[in-house]
Amino acid sequence: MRVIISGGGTGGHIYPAIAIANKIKKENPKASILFIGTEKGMEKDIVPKEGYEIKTIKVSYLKRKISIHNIKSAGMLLQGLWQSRKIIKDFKPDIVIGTGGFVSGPVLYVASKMGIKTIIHEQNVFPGIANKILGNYVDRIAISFEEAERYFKHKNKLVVTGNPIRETFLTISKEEGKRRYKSKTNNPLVLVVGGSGGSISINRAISDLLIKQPNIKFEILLVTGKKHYHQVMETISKKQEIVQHHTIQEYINDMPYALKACDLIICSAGAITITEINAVGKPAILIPKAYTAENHQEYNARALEARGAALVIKERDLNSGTLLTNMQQIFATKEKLEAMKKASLDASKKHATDKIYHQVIELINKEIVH
Ligand SMILES: CC(=O)N[C@H]1[C@@H](OP(=O)(O)OP(=O)(O)OC[C@H]2O[C@@H](n3ccc(=O)[nH]c3=O)[C@H](O)[C@@H]2O)O[C@H](CO)[C@@H](O)[C@@H]1O
Repeated sequence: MRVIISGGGTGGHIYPAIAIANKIKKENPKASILFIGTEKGMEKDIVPKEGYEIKTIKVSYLKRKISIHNIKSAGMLLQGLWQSRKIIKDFKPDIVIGTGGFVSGPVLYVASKMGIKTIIHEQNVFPGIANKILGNYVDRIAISFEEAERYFKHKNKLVVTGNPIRETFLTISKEEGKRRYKSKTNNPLVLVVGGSGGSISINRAISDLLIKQPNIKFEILLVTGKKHYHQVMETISKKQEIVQHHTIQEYINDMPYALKACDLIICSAGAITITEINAVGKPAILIPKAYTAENHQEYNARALEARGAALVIKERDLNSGTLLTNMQQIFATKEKLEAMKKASLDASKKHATDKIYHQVIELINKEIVH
């Protein structure tokens, strides 16, 4: 079985691709899997760390107005189409899978035009631009929410699968998580992370809180995002007590362990992060990124709030005070905490990876090999 997977830019497109690849590899140990991404996307780092080969192509996005940028982008797009064709011709895949992000556009388009089986996966209620266009060409469209159906013209291609996440989230225990993420204190461990790229507003609010109260009754594991790490450390390093009692990292490669180890997560409201939180049944404080397309992160966050699994703070209301009040509210009583954990677990949609895998097998018409 030969498979090309393309998706990238940010973690929200890359980790679902990894989850699908892991499943294919588990069921078909001899499968050959190749990723296609770009030099600039996070996939260039993440994919090899997860044990897969990646080739890169040139891609750029188009702006709405006529501009020099668009002329350059059109040139790059042609190059990207040509590079995709060459990689696909050489690799001879049975199927090409797309998980969104600009890079998946040329790869899936070329594959479909070459008559190769194709499937895309959309993580959000509001589809990204690459998937919206690709929906016209690919054989199958896997969506995570029924509400996404109306954005695709070809209803016969649609299948609702949910969001695939790495299996480790489901297989490791809290103790295993705690062994990797050892506590420095006896306080509840709070993982703070602004999605795969980090969030300036979350970093600012938590740094401010730690500067004001370094001995706060919570232990913070702050993941700043690679771009923002130095800025945060510059602000925080003036207070030694902060690094004694709390941990600050730029990025976490073993998120299943960190998420299992923590007692609460404070994060932005990306679709994959939310799926992971629910899979492990953690309470959350969600801070939707305000500028996302169609405000989809707030939509994600409000759905969990309505189920009692999360509290939501809008970015414009976020500061050290609102953050601390919400944290204290969750830990006010054991009953409250337990109810949130249960609601989070109840919101979990399972078996997405299996469902996508079955679609893949059906498309290439092979027996499932156990
Ligand atoms: C600003 C924006 O438009 N963000 C979108 C992007 O978010 P983003 O790329 O941040 O994606 P998500 O929050 O959904 O997922 C982040 C992924 O990165 C992993 N991770 C994160 C930090 C870290 O240090 N280590 C690590 O492994 C998480 O475990 C998760 O698997 O894609 C999501 C899925 O399409 C969308 O819902 C988000 O709205």
